[in-house]
Amino acid sequence: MWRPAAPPYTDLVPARSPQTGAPLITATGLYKRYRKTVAVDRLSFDVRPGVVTGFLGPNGSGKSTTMRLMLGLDHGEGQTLFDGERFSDIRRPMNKVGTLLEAKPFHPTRTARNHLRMLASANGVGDKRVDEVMELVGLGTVKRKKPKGYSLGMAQRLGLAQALLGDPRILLLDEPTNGLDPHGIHWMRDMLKHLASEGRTIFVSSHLLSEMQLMADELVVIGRGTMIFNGVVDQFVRDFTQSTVIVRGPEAAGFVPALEGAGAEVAKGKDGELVISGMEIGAVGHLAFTENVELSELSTRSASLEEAFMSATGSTEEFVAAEPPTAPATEKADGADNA
Ligand SMILES: Nc1ncnc2c1ncn2[C@@H]1O[C@H](COP(=O)(O)OP(=O)(O)OP(=O)(O)O)[C@@H](O)[C@H]1O
Repeated sequence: MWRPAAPPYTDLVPARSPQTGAPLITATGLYKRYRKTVAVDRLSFDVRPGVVTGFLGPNGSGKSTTMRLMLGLDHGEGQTLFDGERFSDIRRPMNKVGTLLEAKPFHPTRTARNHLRMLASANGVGDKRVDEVMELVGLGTVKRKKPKGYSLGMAQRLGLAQALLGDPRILLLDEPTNGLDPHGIHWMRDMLKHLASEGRTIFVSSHLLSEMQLMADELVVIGRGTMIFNGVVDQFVRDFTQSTVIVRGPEAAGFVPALEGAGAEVAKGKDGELVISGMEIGAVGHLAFTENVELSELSTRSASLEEAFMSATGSTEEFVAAEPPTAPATEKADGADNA
């Protein structure tokens, strides 16, 4: 039975010191129009080595088009340099930039191993490396099977193996977690972090925001083809959300007028907690002291990447579904709102 490889990974992809300085991606003025639709609107960004950079955006926001533009697979405007070179000018692209743009672009009748061997030989890569990458992605035991019998998750692993064939310093991956089960997503996350820790430059798109929060160090966030944010994940969360102060205690409900009198906004949370915005934690603590209010908890709660993403891209979403029908409000959740 096929079983994915478990970490820790043997270091089959050794880090090499780059010849021409650290590889990185520099995209400038990327622009693409399909008739009336501007799919990518003058996007410029840099992707640094040694970290995983997540490429986020709602459905239809232009992520796949951007990646195709970066590789010169779509006609459009702008320029992308991979360690100083356009993709089309790189003599052996597989050795410099590994790509995974769609799952299952594999030969229908060849075995997975032979599919990779064919690509490898065309790029001066030996069979030993083919076997190494198949082991690395956990397909060692099924490498002699035809990819058409692979699940989508296994096909994604084969796609990653293909991207790694030439031991590239740069990886460009479009939704590589698509089709993976939770174990596979966890595996992919560890793998990409491991590859980044070797100093590689990893640019990966995903709509799985919670995964991105665990996987990415930096983000490029777009909406309707335009740049919304380019920077570190924590900064994105800080810029697009408000962190709140949480208060609990036997007299919490009686503390509300004092908080509101001091200009804070107060909402009642679960189990009688107060969720306070517009006031720093230190000021809340000081007010509790001066008002003689006993507290059992005083803490801050940061928003998730998901909340930041919704806040940042909400108005740029291309496909907005109707609200799902709500169940008749017959009862309150147990213990809710009873402070
Ligand atoms: N071949 C095409 N012809 C016409 N319009 C296109 C074509 N490809 C993409 N588009 C449009 O360009 C915009 C960006 O599409 P794109 O597939 O790049 O977005 P995406 O962010 O990758 O979406 P998803 O997350 O759903 O894969 C969308 O409005 C889409 O409808």
